[in-house]
Order: sequence, then C-alpha cells, then structure tokens
Amino acid sequence: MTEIRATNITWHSGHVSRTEREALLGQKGMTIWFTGLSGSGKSTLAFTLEHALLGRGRLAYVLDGDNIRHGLNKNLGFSAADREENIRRIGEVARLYADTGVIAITSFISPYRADRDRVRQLHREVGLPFVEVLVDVPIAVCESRDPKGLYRKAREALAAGHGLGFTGIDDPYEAPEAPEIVLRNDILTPQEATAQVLRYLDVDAA
Ligand SMILES: Nc1ncnc2c1ncn2[C@@H]1O[C@H](COP(=O)(O)OS(=O)(=O)O)[C@@H](OP(=O)(O)O)[C@H]1O
Ligand SMILES: Nc1ncnc2c1ncn2[C@@H]1O[C@H](COP(=O)(O)OP(=O)(O)O)[C@@H](O)[C@H]1O
Repeated sequence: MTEIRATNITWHSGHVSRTEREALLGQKGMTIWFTGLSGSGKSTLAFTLEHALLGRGRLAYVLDGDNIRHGLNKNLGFSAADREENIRRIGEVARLYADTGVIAITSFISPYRADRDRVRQLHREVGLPFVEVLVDVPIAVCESRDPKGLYRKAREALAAGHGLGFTGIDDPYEAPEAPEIVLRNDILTPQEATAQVLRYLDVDAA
C-alpha cells in the first residue's frame, strides 16, 4: 500500500459527473487489462481491439508497457518493487481514463497477482468495470516468437551465471485465477481473439 506523503491536501469535486461524460460519448468507461508473458501478444491484441472499438464508434485508448516505460515510467526498471510501482501508476492512470468515459486498454506483463488485484479494487471503489484478460500462451511459444530477442538474451545471461530477472525465465509470472476472459493467443488469430473480447463486451464482433 502506497501511503499519501503530502499533507494539507483536500479532494475537490467537479461539477460534471461521469454519467454526463458517458452520455456525451454514448458509451461506458471501463478498463480492459491485458496480462501475460512477454511475446504472448498483449500489444498486438490491445491495438487490434482499440482499432476494432474505434471502428464501432467507441473511444478507446491503449496504455502499452514498452511505450509508457519511455515516458511516465522511464524511471522504473524490472525489480519487484519497480514492477509494482509500474502497475500501481498505470492502474491509477487507467482509472482516470475510464472515469472520463473512455475505454482504457492496458498491455503490461503485470506479473504479480496482488498488484493486479489492487488495480481491480481501485476500480471497484468507484464503480468502474475492470475486465482482466489473460493472454494465455505457453512460454515455449513466446520464446519461439521472441520478436525482440529478449528470451535469447535472458537464456544466455542465465547460462553465463548472471540472470536478467526476465519474466518466465528467472522471474515469476502469477497467472490470474479468475480472469474475466482467457485468450489462447497461440491457437487463435489476433482477429479471432479480438472478436472474443468484443463478444464479452457485447459489441458487434462480426
Ligand atoms: N527483465 C524483464 N522482464 C520482462 N520484460 C522485460 C524485461 N526487461 C525488458 N523487458 C521488456 O519490457 C516489457 C515489459 O514491460 P512491462 O511494463 O509490461 O512489465 S511489468 O508489467 O512491469 O512486469 C517487455 O515487453 P513485452 O514483450 O511487450 O511484454 C520486454 O520487452
Ligand atoms: N494470435 C497470434 N498468432 C501468432 N502470432 C502472434 C499472435 N498475436 C501476436 N503474435 C506475434 O507474437 C509476437 C509478440 O506479440 P506482442 O504483441 O509484441 O506481444 P507482447 O506485447 O505480449 O510482448 C509478435 O511477433 C506478434 O506479431
């Protein structure tokens, strides 16, 4: 739990409600949270879903791990503490987006169950839907994809006796126990996986 350090701060409510913003946009704000191993297809699916939603008149926006680590979270690495802070910040940002009425889509490994559950709780507290999507792909398949060559580096480092702390190789990944959606993104195409999410959201998947 991250404590509030500042003193003398007061919450200030605005004059416009979420309901009014949602009515303006003609949609409900929510967060769709992709989690899974590196190479499982989180970014591909997040951007495919964003595009599909836009095409159906829904405003969505992707917060992607690699991209956010170039800016907002550029001061964070991959220690357990830094990954926790990464997810805490993104959880807060996603909630802000969802509160505007936008469909926030996040694609982070988010390896720790407790960190994801805190984000779920953050959304529950303010009545915003949180849709956890496990991008379920065996590590052997992720490793064979290895588009950035990071698994190879991680294996080489391990063999050389100085592990990189790479998720799934020498760092943990805790899969969700009860995600809203599981996508077998090794046997589905990105389009099929996206259609599965659209059906869950009750948005025209055809
Ligand atoms: N040690 C280690 N472990 C895992 N991943 C690593 C590591 N070092 C760099 N990368 C690259 O960073 C991307 C994961 O960033 P995330 O912000 O999603 O990670 S986390 O949620 O904080 O665990 C991840 O990108 P994706 O492949 O998109 O998942 C990797 O490209
Ligand atoms: N359904 C799929 N079938 C086959 N390959 C896929 C599928 N989805 C994504 N990929 C490929 O897998 C690799 C990793 O995808 P990416 O979206 O970068 O994953 P992540 O963001 O989880 O690291 C990419 O080369 C991508 O083209």
